[in-house]
Amino acid sequence: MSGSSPLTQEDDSSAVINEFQRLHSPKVDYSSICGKKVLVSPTEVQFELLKKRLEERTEDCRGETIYEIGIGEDGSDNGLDEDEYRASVATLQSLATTIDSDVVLLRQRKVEKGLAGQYLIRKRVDTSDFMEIRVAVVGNVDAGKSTLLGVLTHGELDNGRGHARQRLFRHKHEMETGRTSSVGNDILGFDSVGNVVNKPDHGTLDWVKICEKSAKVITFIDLAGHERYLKTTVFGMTGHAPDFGMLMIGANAGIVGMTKEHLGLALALSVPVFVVVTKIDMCPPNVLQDNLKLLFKILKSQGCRKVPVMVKSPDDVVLSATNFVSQRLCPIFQVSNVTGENLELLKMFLNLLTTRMAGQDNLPAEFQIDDTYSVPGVGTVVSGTCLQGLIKLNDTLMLGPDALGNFIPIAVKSIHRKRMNVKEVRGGQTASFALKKIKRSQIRKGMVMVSPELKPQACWEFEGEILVLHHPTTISSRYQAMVHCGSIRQTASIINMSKDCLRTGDKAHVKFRFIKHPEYIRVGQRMVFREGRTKAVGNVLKPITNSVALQHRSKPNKMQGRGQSHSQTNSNAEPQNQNQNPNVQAAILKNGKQLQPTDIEINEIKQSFDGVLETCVDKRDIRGSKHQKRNSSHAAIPVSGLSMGSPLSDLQTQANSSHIAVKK
Ligand SMILES: Nc1nc2c(ncn2[C@@H]2O[C@H](COP(=O)(O)OP(=O)(O)OP(=O)(O)O)[C@@H](O)[C@H]2O)c(=O)[nH]1
Repeated sequence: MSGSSPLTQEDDSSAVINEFQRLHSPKVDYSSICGKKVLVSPTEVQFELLKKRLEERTEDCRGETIYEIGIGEDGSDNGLDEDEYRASVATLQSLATTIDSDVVLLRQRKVEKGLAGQYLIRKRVDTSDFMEIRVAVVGNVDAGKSTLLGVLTHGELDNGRGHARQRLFRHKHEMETGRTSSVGNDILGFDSVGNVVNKPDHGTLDWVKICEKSAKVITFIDLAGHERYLKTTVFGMTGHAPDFGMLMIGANAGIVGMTKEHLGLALALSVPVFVVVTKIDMCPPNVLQDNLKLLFKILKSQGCRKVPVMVKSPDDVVLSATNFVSQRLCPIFQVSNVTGENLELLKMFLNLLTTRMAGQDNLPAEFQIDDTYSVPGVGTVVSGTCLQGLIKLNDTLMLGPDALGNFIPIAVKSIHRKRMNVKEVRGGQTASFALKKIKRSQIRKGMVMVSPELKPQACWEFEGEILVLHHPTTISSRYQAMVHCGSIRQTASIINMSKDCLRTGDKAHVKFRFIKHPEYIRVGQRMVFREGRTKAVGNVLKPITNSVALQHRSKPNKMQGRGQSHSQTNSNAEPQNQNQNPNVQAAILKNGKQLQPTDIEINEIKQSFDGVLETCVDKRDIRGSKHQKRNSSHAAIPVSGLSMGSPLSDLQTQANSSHIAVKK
């Protein structure tokens, strides 16, 4: 029995009852179970407290935790003699059984005063739920990314000539060239004792079987290494919300091509990175050493400020996995996909990774859409990541923003996780939803589905703080580039900034405006602003939600027509918002489809379009879409989802007569 415990075996049952009641009070006092010997022979009360503590810890970490035996909570007085250690392990095992979990020894070592050990406690498999960890796989072309994933998920070694990667390619041209061009996905399941669930012959259809038998599923996001597909790779890193990044480096090629670019991207997005050096079977030792030296140098440099750790043994794996969340640690593995060397260490490490998004179930739900599908017999399906909260079957969420910045309520009719039918999805998990009464064309990547509690608002403009990583000359106002922020991928232009111009290495406070449609963004979101080799990274400081007004493009808004009666229009919209402006609406509807506004009405329109026309740097914003160009004499600019029947030239003339500078 632990000497530190104030309670003894003689305590009567009323004390036990009091203690149980205390357990249900909001704050439980765990001081009596802090000592290193508490597991040796706990009292009934201590056992209950230990059970409660273990339950809390496993719930916090989505079904698993690592327990230290022989170390007190303060960490000072450590080590147990052999008998005490054995008794402690037995107690841990019975504790785990009571909460329906398994215990696995990770690491046992001799310390100052005897033995200490780390044990993994993981909930037994629940066929309808599993912990999900997303790992983005990045690295230069031919680093062996697809091959490693093929080897890990199918359990068969590669032949060095592209055998293993064949199962991962999604397109014919990928099979032919051997180059990944899209965002690929594959899963690796671990059961409650850490064994790999995948079988060599599993195909994508067997995902359900893998998920049913797994307590933890690693989703690999296989990204393209070629510079040509950088936009897709950046989207994979931002839109798929990875928990971790796996940077792959070919041992013989070293840090070449896009390696640094991908590492920089992971750092910019605050995604913890571990490195896997492949092809060690075919690399001369001196070349490997030189490349590793350079890798260490880069990781330790001012820009990265990482602590590289070479993982060579199971102990290293446990140490690096348990300290990995710090983001500063960068474990490095050296593997061969052909001989299988060190692949077991990598699997063990993957088995110990924990999600970075746990414990946010009580927040209002937020789901970001990264893809849309039209499934025969099912209808429109959206896939994406639940960023926070809990989404259950039949919940109503607000879907949007559409081209006008509106959100419409939509019910979740079915939920799939990794093709498995489930009843709920929580923060940190990817899922797909079947949606009713909505066409695929009405939904785009970058839209969100959020809880009505959040009262979502879209914005055309936002303020952000950026750091320019590279630009050949200078960036000034009106500069346009692609903003990647979550699953948003849209060109935005700089309206103004805190400096006259920005050069490589400069930091500034910048106001952006989206070019095509409003978006839903949140304070603190990480963003990447890039165009070709120009790159800036930063944070969203403030979405400007009242600028939603009227900057819509020329495509009529399909969602508006259908969902208008339900749609929640931006409550902060400016008064001149044409949606609500009776003069403008009267002008639109006058003479049926013809626009024949009076002078007052022209002024109203002028006011409304002022912002758009003055700041518009993209000629297409004025001239309209391709469709309009083809039918330029009948081009129409939609207002609040209704098309003004006026020829564009008419509107331009009217605008000119109202002294608005129209760019042609
Ligand atoms: N000898 C040896 N060959 C390997 C190893 N890993 C991968 N390869 C080979 O390297 C080549 C390139 O591998 P891929 O997996 O296509 O590389 P990738 O990084 O996915 O390339 P992209 O998809 O274009 O970005 C293939 O022919 C593999 O068979 C390894 O550990 N040892």
